[in-house]
Amino acid sequence: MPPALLQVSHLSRTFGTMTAVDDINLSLEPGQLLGLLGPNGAGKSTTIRMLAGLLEPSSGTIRYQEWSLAEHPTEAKRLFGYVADQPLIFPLLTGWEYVQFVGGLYGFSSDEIKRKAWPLLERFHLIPAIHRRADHYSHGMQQKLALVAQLVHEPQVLLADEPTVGLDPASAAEMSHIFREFCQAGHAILISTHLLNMAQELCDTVVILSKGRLIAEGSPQALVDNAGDSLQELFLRLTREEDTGS
Ligand SMILES: Nc1ncnc2c1ncn2[C@@H]1O[C@H](COP(=O)(O)OP(=O)(O)OP(=O)(O)O)[C@@H](O)[C@H]1O
Repeated sequence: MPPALLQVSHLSRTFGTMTAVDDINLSLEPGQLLGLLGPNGAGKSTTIRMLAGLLEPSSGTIRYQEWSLAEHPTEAKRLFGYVADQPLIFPLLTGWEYVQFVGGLYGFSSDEIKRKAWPLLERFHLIPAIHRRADHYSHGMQQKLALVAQLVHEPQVLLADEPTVGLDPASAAEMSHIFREFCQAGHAILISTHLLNMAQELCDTVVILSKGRLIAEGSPQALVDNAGDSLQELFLRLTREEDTGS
């Protein structure tokens, strides 16, 4: 069997005496769209930052296909794209220069970048602004630009931290379509979100974190069927139980 696109084993991260992520196991297969849910401070961003190689784990391993992120960072980093919750945009570049810059880092020619990026920019209605400085974009426009730039190299795995925050409803719907198409093409996506309805509709698998620990995992439908609750009720009940220790 080919290795999972992403395999996370016993991942933990402490900050001083506080454990932000506590012994998490995850895997992503081709076509899978996984939603990371959890209340504020549950450890979602810390997990994603470790998966993106921006934060070193205290323990555990992260593998992209056959490549360990710790041991073969260059090979592993070629296989994923990362969209941060605060878009990572270079302020003095125009939107188009930014997309070209990121695509160029992965070795694509200007023509290839245009062929891959332009249709996505059109779908997000970014073409009229594409030659304006990206730091003059709204938050939502920056978020869409950051996503397009990360899709140019067609990563095996896309990591996106709260990708729909700040997007208008039409853009959020378009992003969901793009995510679905990307997964249908055999890639995988891990997103964090507070939008339980969106997670229920969009994700094949959801993982609920609380206080750094994985407290539930499964398809949204299976979780709901087993619990006899809506995803929202289940989420509230499980995270409340964690808070009260019951
Ligand atoms: N650099 C850091 N130094 C110290 N503590 C940190 C650091 N980064 C995160 N934490 C702590 O780790 C815990 C998890 O934070 P994290 O940002 O991963 O949560 P989250 O689930 O993404 O929350 P939110 O939904 O509010 O974005 C929190 O208690 C946070 O204060």
